[in-house]
Amino acid sequence: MPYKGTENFSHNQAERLGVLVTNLGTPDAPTPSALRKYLAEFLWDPRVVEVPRPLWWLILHGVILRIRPRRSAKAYAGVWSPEGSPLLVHTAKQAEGIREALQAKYGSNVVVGFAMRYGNPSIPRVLDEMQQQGVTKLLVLPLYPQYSASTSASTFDAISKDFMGRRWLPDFRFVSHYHDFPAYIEAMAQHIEAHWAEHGRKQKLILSYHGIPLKYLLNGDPYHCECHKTSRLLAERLGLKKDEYLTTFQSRFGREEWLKPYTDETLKSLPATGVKSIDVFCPGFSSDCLETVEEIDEENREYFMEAGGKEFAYIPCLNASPGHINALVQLIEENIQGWAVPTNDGEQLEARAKLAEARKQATFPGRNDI
Ligand SMILES: C=CC1=C(C)c2cc3[nH]c(cc4nc(cc5[nH]c(cc1n2)c(C)c5CCC(=O)O)C(CCC(=O)O)=C4C)c(C)c3C=C
Ligand SMILES: [Fe+2]
Ligand SMILES: [Fe+2]
Repeated sequence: MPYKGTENFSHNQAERLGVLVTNLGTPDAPTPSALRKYLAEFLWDPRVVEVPRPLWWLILHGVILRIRPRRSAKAYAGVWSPEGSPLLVHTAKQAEGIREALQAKYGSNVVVGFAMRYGNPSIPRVLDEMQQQGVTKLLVLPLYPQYSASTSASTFDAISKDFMGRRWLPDFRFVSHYHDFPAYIEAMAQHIEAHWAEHGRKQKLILSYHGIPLKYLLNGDPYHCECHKTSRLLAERLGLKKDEYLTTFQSRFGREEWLKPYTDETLKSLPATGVKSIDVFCPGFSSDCLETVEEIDEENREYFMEAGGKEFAYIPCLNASPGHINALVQLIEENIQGWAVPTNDGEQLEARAKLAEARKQATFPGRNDI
């Protein structure tokens, strides 16, 4: 098998440091056919659904992909904006914010791109673009603060699968989690305080995270512990007592047991215990998406109000807010320590060009610019 190379490489070209931010991915359009394509890729990932492949193929193609795309397309249509899916729009803005901040500090030899684990822009496509731009040092930052095999490790799989087909690998670093990174906790705390200053504080703060099957926790996935640690650090920073906040898990998929307490069941039961007003925030989602806008702010709001709740305030995700960008930039800087950003300034490039010219007569075919 021929490996993907860098045939047009020249020793005169700028060497760059690349930062690739990734997120889960989203369908290309809120239509059943786009949903079928997206879900077929997503739900076939063995990191996401750990069921023996032949059995899962039958269930996925025989049942799920016949029913779910239509239902999910309706839900996506309800959150779709003129610019596209919220997850894609926020992730693009985050990458832009990070790029601006890093280039202002380190110059144009820092390249910042974003890619999606499923769907577009795909990881292989963006890695190709980065290699063409001369990226020789690469930091990958999946925007999943809490590690889970179903998300962080799955992203690592996609990167390694791409690397397996590449001839020239970059120096490589990977941020597998940042659930307790001080700047991330601080960004969330300030964001929640700003919300309280404007809208007032409710009786309880619900911190709702995407769930995973309970079986994954029992098999050693640290996700559950990292969610609880994020909640504890955030609550400590906000000065909340133990009974002033709750950690819950949302977005169940399939029939097996998932991490508990479930967000929907909790919200349905809270009013009967005297908790009639709540703030809800989702620390594990770096961007608002279907799971927050539709599932939390619409569906779960309804459950709570129908059960006798009086006030439900949804606090948006950090998205591309300056506080979030600042925290992510700090996280990136912590992870590129020791990697000098190449300074291919005019003088250096000129010197290299002269050197290349002088060596043009070298006998080695092809690359005479060493
Ligand atoms: C933030 C972390 C996430 C974890 C952990 C996670 C695990 C996980 N998810 C599914 C199944 C689905 N998730 C879906 C949407 C979705 N999931 C996350 C994040 C995590 N998932 C996000 C950000 C989104 C929203 C994407 C968007 O386009 O807005 C969906 C698709 C939605 C639908 O069709 O209803 C499914 C399905 C599993 C099985 C799982 C762990 C095993
Ligand atoms: Fe999910
Ligand atoms: Fe735990």
